Amino acid sequence: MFELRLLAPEDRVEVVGDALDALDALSVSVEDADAHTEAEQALFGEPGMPPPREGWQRSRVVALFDTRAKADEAAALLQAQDFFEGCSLAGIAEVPEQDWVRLTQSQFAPVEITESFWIVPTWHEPPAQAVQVIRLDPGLAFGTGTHPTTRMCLRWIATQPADVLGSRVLDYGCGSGILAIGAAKFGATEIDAVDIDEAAVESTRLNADANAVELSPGLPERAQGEYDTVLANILATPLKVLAPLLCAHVRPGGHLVLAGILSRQADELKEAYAPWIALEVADTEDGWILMTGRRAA
Ligand SMILES: C[S@@+](CC[C@H](N)C(=O)[O-])C[C@H]1O[C@@H](n2cnc3c(N)ncnc32)[C@H](O)[C@@H]1O
Repeated sequence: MFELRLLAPEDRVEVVGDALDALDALSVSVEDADAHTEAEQALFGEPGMPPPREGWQRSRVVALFDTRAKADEAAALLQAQDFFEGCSLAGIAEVPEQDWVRLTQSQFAPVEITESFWIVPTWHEPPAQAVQVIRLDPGLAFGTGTHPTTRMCLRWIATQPADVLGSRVLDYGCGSGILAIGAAKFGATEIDAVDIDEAAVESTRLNADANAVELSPGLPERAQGEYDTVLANILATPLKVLAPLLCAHVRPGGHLVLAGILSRQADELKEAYAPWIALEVADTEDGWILMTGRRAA
């Protein structure tokens, strides 16, 4: 394989990408050419908010070709086009052969939640000290245990007395289903796991089967009635909008566990939930916090 590398300003990326597709590139990837420099500009916004810009000011475009001749030809043809003005050729290089499966797998090691509770990909053996294990491979849905927000929720689940987690649990925004599976491993027996993303619902179903636990995955309408514990690892903005709905699902005396919140957002979350549940910061990791609260009995 051969990589053709180009630099393109924001307004040329699309046309250059389309041209590379038309020139038989096997793949085209676009990255921020200023990443990890002073000139880097964040492009993401919270859900429901527009991104600050449509694209990076300078992009690194990398196209993969199966022969050197095709990469050379594509470079020559692109450089002859009017739309290439402002773009530049950064080089053509052979891509060394890699065992991509092994490389990807090597990036996902077992994740420790507590000394005896681990998330373990299927290509690893569980560590000797693991008493409880969730088997989970990276897939289409968020939640492999590598993110601090997921880890804090799981740590909360694993360290509560059984009567706190309870038997009826709702995982709202279930992604891979990892929190729902964790709840099942720690004694919950009636678990609804819901998400707005159909792929997450399917992923939860498959991961529940792989872990031999029973869950009811579905779209948000599946959440019905009151639960002993409601878990929601989303982001601050949707969590604020969802406050009345999530609190209504917590039974009197039950617990609410929220993640996806940055430390500086603690006060806004407390305020949004104050009419129903008094939230406190229960855990913190890498600038993220876990907020929990109990509905009055
Ligand atoms: C950060 S992931 C959390 C996944 C998993 N629960 C975990 O802890 O790792 C957030 C999930 O919430 C879902 N989500 C976002 N907004 C939602 C909403 N309003 N209602 C239900 N699910 C939502 C997303 O599709 C995504 O799968």
